[in-house]
Amino acid sequence: MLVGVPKEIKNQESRVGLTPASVKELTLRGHQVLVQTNAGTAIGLTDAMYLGAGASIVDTAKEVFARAEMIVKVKEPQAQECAMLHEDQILYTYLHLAPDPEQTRALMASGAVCLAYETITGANGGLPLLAPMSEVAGRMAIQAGAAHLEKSKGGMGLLLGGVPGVAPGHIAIIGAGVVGTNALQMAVGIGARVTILDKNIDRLRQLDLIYGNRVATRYSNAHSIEEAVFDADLVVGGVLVPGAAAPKLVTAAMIARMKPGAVVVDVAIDQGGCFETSHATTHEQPTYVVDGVVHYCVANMPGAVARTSTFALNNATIAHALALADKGWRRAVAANPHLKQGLNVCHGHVTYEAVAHALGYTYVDPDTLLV
Ligand SMILES: NC(=O)C1=CN([C@@H]2O[C@H](COP(=O)(O)OP(=O)(O)OC[C@H]3O[C@@H](n4cnc5c(N)ncnc54)[C@H](O)[C@@H]3O)[C@@H](O)[C@H]2O)C=CC1
Ligand SMILES: CC(=O)C(=O)O
Ligand SMILES: [Mg+2]
Repeated sequence: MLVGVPKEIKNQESRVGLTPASVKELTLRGHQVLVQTNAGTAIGLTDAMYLGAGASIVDTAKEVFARAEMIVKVKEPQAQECAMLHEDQILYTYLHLAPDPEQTRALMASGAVCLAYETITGANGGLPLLAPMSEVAGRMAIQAGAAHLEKSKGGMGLLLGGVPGVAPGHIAIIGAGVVGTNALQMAVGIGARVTILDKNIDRLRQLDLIYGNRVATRYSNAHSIEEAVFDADLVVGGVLVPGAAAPKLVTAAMIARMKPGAVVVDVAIDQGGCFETSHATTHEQPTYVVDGVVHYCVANMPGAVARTSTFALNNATIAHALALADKGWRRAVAANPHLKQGLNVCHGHVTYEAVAHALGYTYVDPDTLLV
């Protein structure tokens, strides 16, 4: 198969869909790979490394999109990229469609076969192609929050760990999945007081066994969220209902009653965000203030540590990339129910139920398109 890797064009995004090592896996199996020039240069993955792995380098994204049978990316395609997709071309990347009607419309219009990393399931449960970026974003959430609690960044001027004689700050983490538990690890490490909330009591039970009385676990409902949020200096939002728009668990009225200069980090922003007052921001302009509360809502947090993130992402994406290249999308998807869960848009139809529900499209069972 001819596989294409364009340079990412989202704001401050230097990750790249395939590393030279991943390219080598493909070329060793007889596939061809086209990489746009300088796709990885910003993170030290040079054109020479890609050539050494057996790729061809081309000058423009236009050429990559025109020639490749499968496009491997990181971020959801931007409007100009959607316009270059063509009928039956495979697009393998993050999509986050539920809160994004324009992108969904454009992907449907393209006729392409669009597989979303974030809805591919794993044999042991979970979302293994989302997990590595959630690990990165969860860990970053605490450092981003800590930085924005500083006076010069708009925060209340608080050191999360405190100092001898001064109490530490309070971090509330909503959602105890991959983002939440990675944020928790950093929050405990920094010396803050921590509350973590989830609806999944088994998850809270596991965390209780690990952290004991170092962390307060709370069953998540409107009451416990309110209590935690009003007392917190930093709130991290890491909830997910797979494929669906994030539930708005923290209302605008709750934000208005938070401490002045508190910070919220809405990691779930790529699914629309779990704070009612959230809207997506960029690494260039990461925050804005609502009712005295600093909002950090960067939709591609791992892009800031693009080198670490690219390697972590490739570890999780390469196996399905090889299957898609070896077998073509129909056979690869038919052979693997977990990969089938990634099919969000195919030949003009929405093939992922939560996306169809969120955006008012008729859901089409992917099995009907495999024949
Ligand atoms: N902004 C960014 O750059 C990034 C954003 N993300 C996003 O972060 C979000 C979380 O991802 P993961 O941690 O991997 O998901 P996950 O599935 O591992 O965890 C989500 C957790 O939310 C919990 N949850 C669901 N409804 C809840 C409620 N009402 N109250 C409390 N908890 C609730 C679930 O029980 C689960 O434990 C996703 O939207 C993901 O796309 C991930 C990576 C980067
Ligand atoms: C998961 C995601 O949206 C990201 O890594 O940017
Ligand atoms: Mg994102």
